[in-house]
Amino acid sequence: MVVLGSSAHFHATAPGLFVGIDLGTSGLRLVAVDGSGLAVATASQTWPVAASEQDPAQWLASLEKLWKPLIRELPGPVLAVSATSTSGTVLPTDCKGRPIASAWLYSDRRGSELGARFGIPAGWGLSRWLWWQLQGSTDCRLTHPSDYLLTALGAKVGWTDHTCALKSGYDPAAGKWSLALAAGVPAAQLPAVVRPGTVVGTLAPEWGLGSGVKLVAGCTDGVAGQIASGALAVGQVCLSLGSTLIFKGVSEAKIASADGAVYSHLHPDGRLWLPGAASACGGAILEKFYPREQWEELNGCAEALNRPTGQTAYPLATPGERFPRSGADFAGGLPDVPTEDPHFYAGLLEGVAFVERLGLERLMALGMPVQGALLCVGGGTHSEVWLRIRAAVLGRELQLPAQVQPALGAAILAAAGVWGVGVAQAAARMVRLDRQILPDAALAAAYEAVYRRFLERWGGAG
Ligand SMILES: Nc1ncnc2c1ncn2[C@@H]1O[C@H](COP(=O)(O)OP(=O)(O)O)[C@@H](O)[C@H]1O
Ligand SMILES: O=C(CO)[C@H](O)[C@H](O)COP(=O)(O)O
Repeated sequence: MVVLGSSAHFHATAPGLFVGIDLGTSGLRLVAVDGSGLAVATASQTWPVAASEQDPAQWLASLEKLWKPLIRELPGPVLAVSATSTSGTVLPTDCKGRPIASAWLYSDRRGSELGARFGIPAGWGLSRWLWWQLQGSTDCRLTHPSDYLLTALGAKVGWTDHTCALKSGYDPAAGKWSLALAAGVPAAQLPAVVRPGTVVGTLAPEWGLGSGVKLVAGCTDGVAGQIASGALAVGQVCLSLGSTLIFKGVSEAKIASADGAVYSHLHPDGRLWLPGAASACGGAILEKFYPREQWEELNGCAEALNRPTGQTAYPLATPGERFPRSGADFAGGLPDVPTEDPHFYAGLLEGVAFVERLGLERLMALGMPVQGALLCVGGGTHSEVWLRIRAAVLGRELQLPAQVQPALGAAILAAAGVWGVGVAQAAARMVRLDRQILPDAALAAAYEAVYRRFLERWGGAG
C-alpha cells in the first residue's frame, strides 16, 4: 500500500528541506522536513514482513515509486538526503556497489552457530556474512541497506557508517574492523567507516532535484529513532516500540553484557555512548493476532476494561528472544484467555510493558543512567491506552516527540551534514515534543503487584 501526505503549512523561515528515508522491516518511509523539523511531505509503502530475505530490487522499485510524488509535493529546495535501515541486515554487492544477492535480514538465523564460535553476539550481521562466504562467494563487498540506497541515489561506493558497521564486526572505540578480521573476513570485503552525518556524495541528476543535493551517511534504525526522539544527552532514554522493542540510552562509558545482547553504539557526535538492546517482544505480536483495522476498536475495549487484567504474559510472535531474556528457543507466554476476549489484547499490551520495565531495569543494573522522562517513539505510540499502561508499569513520565519515526532521524542527520554541526545540535533545532503522559498513581501501584508476579515467572537469568 502506498500512502502520500503533505503538511498544510510551511515554515518560510527555514529555506531548505531535508529528506529522510527509512528502510524498515515492514516497508519504506520517506519524510521531507524543513529546518525546524516540520514535516512538509511524507510517503510510505508497506510490504509483507519477511523473516529472512529482502530483495534490493524491491527497495529500489519502492523508492522510485515514492520519490516522484514526494518531490512534486515539496514547497522548497531539497538540500540533503540521508537514510536509515534495519540493524544487522547485510547485503553482498560487487565492487561497483551492485547487489549480487538478496539482503539477509537481522532476523535470519543462518550463520548463528558459526558466529557463536567467534564470539559474535546472536543476531549480528557478521554471522550471516560468514555464512554467505561459506557459499563460495568471496569476491563481494559487505554493504548495509542504507549505504546501498544512498549509493543508488548517487553516493560513492565503499563506505558505511559506524552504527551500521557495529554488528558487522567493527569496533568504534578502536576504529578498526577487529571482530570481522578476527573471524576471517578478508579486509578487501570491508568498507571504509565514516561518522553518521558525513557527506558521502551528491544526488544523481536522474532523481530530478537538480545538482548540489548532498547525500549524507545515515545510521541504524535504532539510532535513527533515538535521534528523532532527541534523547542524545547523558541520562536520556529512548524507547522505540515498533515491530520490536528497542531500548537506547546515553552514557559516558561504554556498556555491554557478556552475551552481547546489550551493546553500545558510539554516539554520532563521538565521545559519548548509546547503550541499549532490542527485544523481539514488541508490536509484531498484535499483527500476529489481529488485522490492523481492528486495533483502534481493540484499544477502545482495552480502555474500558478494569486494569490491570492480572495477566503476566511475555508475548513473542515467534520463538527466539534477545533481551531481557535470551534464547533461540525461548517462546515466552501469552495471556491465558481466548483471543476473542478483550483481556487477551489488553494482556498483550501489558505483557509488552512488563518486558519493557524488565529491560530497563536490567540496563540500569548494568550502569545505564536513566534521568527524567522517557522518550517514546515507534508505531506503538499510536495507542493511547498502551501509552497509559506503559507509563503506569514503568512508573515514569513518558514524553512523545511530535514525529515518532526513524525517517526523521535520517532527515536530522542530513541537516547536520549540510549545516556542519553535531547531530545533537541539529536535533535540538528539529525535534519538537508533542506531549507527556504522566503515570496514574493508583494504576501504577496496582501494576506493581502484577509486575512482581511477572518477575517470579519471567525474571530469571536465561
Ligand atoms: N493504533 C494502534 N494501536 C496499537 N498498536 C499500534 C497502532 N498503530 C501501530 N501500532 C503498533 O506499531 C507497530 C508498528 O510500528 P512501526 O514503528 O510502524 O513498525 P516497524 O518497527 O516495522 O518500523 C505495530 O506492529 C503495532 O504493534
Ligand atoms: O530489531 C531491529 C531491527 O529493526 C533493530 O534494528 C535493532 O535490533 C536495533 O539495533 P541498533 O541498536 O543497532 O539500531
